[in-house]
Amino acid sequence: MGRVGVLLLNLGGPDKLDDVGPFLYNLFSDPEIIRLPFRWLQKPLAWFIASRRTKTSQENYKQIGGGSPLRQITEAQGEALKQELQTLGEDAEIYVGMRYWHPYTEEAVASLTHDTEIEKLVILPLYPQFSISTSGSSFRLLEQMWKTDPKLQQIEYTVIASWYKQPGYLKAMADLIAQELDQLPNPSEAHIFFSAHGVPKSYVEEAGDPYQQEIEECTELIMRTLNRPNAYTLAYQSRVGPVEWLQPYTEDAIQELGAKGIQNLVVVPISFVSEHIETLQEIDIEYRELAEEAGIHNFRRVPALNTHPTFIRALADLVVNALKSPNLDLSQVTQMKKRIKMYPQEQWQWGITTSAEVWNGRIAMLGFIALVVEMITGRGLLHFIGILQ
Ligand SMILES: C=CC1=C(C)c2cc3[nH]c(cc4nc(cc5[nH]c(cc1n2)c(C)c5CCC(=O)O)C(CCC(=O)O)=C4C)c(C)c3C=C
Ligand SMILES: [Fe+2]
Repeated sequence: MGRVGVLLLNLGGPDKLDDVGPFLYNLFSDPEIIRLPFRWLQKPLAWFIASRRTKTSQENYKQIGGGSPLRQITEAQGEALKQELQTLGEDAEIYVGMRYWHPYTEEAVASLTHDTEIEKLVILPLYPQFSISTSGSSFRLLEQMWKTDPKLQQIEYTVIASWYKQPGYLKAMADLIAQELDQLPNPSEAHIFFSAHGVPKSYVEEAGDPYQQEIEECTELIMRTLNRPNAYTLAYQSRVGPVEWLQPYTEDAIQELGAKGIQNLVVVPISFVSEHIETLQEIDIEYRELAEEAGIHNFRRVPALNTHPTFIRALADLVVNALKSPNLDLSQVTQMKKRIKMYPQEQWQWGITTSAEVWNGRIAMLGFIALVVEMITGRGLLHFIGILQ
């Protein structure tokens, strides 16, 4: 009798400071993270942005002990899930596949194809809400691997696309929030501040990413499960680069709440289930400082779920239900999740049209990037691409 495999998908993070540069290069090389009109520009631009960001990012990782805790926490979640599944009568092998650092998705898939007794695989992203830039990127990678590897094609699999409505997950989140509120002298007066990871606005408005809608619905469901009278706000953190991201930005919303006289703030990270740099450094250090400057004296942060037992049980229930339900394949999920919209630039029309505007804008952007690269490095873009020596 074959066994069940569970492939946990996650983003990955640098284990030590020397890993930061190559990790950032991997991240920015992903067309689901930086969307460019020309594929050939992806790698040189990834190298350029990663090189520029490495120092600042290393400084941030230094503040949380010199590396990301993500690998260790994800492996602990996998171990706890294996045990929970065992108590539910399911003997499963757990694999961890990270998108941008070790253990890479490719490594996880290689080891699951070696374990010939795996009869059915459940693909479970550790992101409660779907985004093109997170689960979507991992699904796309797996889809390519499945298309090209006959050995993989023999493995029956199903995908869990997103799971922010799962009652156990909502209960675990509500319990953690309640615990934090109850540390305050007047719990009902505290303002609950949901801080979701941001994405560029164009992902939602042009590419049809359901992320914002799923985040908003998730926030409402958590508040309903919490069943407390507290006021709450949803804002988006971790913006990178010059383009507009989902608003309001966390830093602006904190300042506004401070200006309104809010004294007690309970911050809830909701896009992610493990502690990582954006909870430990960005929220705990940067936003805390900002809040204090804005007059918010009681700043508390709800811990990430990590191996919270109710959460692990929720993951186990997701796996068991997926095994009982009809299989969902990777291309079905991508189609289902994206309200497929044709990019204006992919639908060429002559004249003063949106597509012409998009292309003019992109060409101007390229010219600008080339100018900035040359001003900073003293070498033209063609050197970096390898056309000029
Ligand atoms: C530039 C675009 C980025 C998008 C879009 C993005 C979306 C996104 N990311 C997470 C979760 C994580 N991000 C992490 C690190 C990280 N992400 C970006 C950029 C984008 N993320 C960068 C540049 C980095 C590196 C850190 C830094 O330099 O700021 C991580 C890893 C954290 C760790 O502990 O190492 C996670 C997790 C989500 C959920 C998301 C969209 C929904
Ligand atoms: Fe990120």
